[in-house]
Amino acid sequence: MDDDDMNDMDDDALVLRTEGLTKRYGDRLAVDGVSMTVRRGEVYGFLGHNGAGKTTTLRMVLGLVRPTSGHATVLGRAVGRQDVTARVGALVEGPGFYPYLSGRDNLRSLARYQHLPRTDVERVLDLVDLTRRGDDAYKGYSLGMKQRLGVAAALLGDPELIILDEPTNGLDPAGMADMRDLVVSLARDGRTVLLSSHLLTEVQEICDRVGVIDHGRLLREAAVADLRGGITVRVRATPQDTALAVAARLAGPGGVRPLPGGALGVDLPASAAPGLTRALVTAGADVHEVAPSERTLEEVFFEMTTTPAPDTTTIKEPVP
Ligand SMILES: Nc1ncnc2c1ncn2[C@@H]1O[C@H](COP(=O)(O)OP(=O)(O)OP(=O)(O)O)[C@@H](O)[C@H]1O
Repeated sequence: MDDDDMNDMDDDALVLRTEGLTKRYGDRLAVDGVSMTVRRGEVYGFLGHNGAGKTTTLRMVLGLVRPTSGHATVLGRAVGRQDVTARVGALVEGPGFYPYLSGRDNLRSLARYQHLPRTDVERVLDLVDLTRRGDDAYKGYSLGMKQRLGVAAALLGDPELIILDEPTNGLDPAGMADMRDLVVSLARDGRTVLLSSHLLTEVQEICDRVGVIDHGRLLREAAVADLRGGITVRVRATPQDTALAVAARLAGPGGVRPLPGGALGVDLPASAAPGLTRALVTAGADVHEVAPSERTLEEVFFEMTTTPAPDTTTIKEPVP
């Protein structure tokens, strides 16, 4: 399905929809007009550099932070309502557990608070593969086990939407792999997972769709395959104005950028290169080069986003 079709999607198929979600801290715009949609049953990867605005967005979606403007609808209802909160599980801050209690007892105290039966604790321990270590004190857990216990806590009450903020942060490769398997198994059982990450391979492996956020703005929302599946065509044609106009018509203004040597990089669906050549010729341009190449998610991501500017404070004026 094309991105634009999503606006027409039945709201039942959407677990989350935000419109113009914005958060300002003083003069810092942490989140700037984010409109995103998460569909039922998918693993959605919220991708962005550190400080891009992922956590703030998730906190607004959970009703933990009040938006400056815009709004979010979760499971068809406004954020913050008790009946919605009970259907959403989240691991956003580092999990807060009693260090000297066992994993099982920590979950039991959370379950009691939520009026859930003890059987639910056993269910979630099993889901995160901690049943055997459930009676060990939390403080003795590895980082990966602590993180999995955090996911278990988020799964209490069997929520429909699970929100995980950087769930593999700080984990070793084995812990990361366990967490990825866990996320995939949650989705396989029909749950919807929204996770944030700055790890491209992770997102590429386990997510169905991605939202890319940079400096608080959602740059793109698309299926991982669609983001990667396109090609970049290197085009050299004259007059350059004509080439630019044709390329922008086919790829949209955001899909064209200048490359060294007077060439253009044009982002297109994989089958569109011949159409570009035809359109250039039809427009009267002389075509010198049309060279398509496939892109990785990593390339796409770094093309779309801007890394923080290098620190220039160490550059000194030359001494006369
Ligand atoms: N309570 C706050 N007060 C002031 N500024 C904040 C606050 N919370 C976040 N910010 C700022 O908002 C911007 C976005 O932060 P946010 O934590 O949402 O980004 P992020 O993408 O989750 O990054 P990270 O992965 O590093 O947490 C950052 O510049 C951050 O410094």
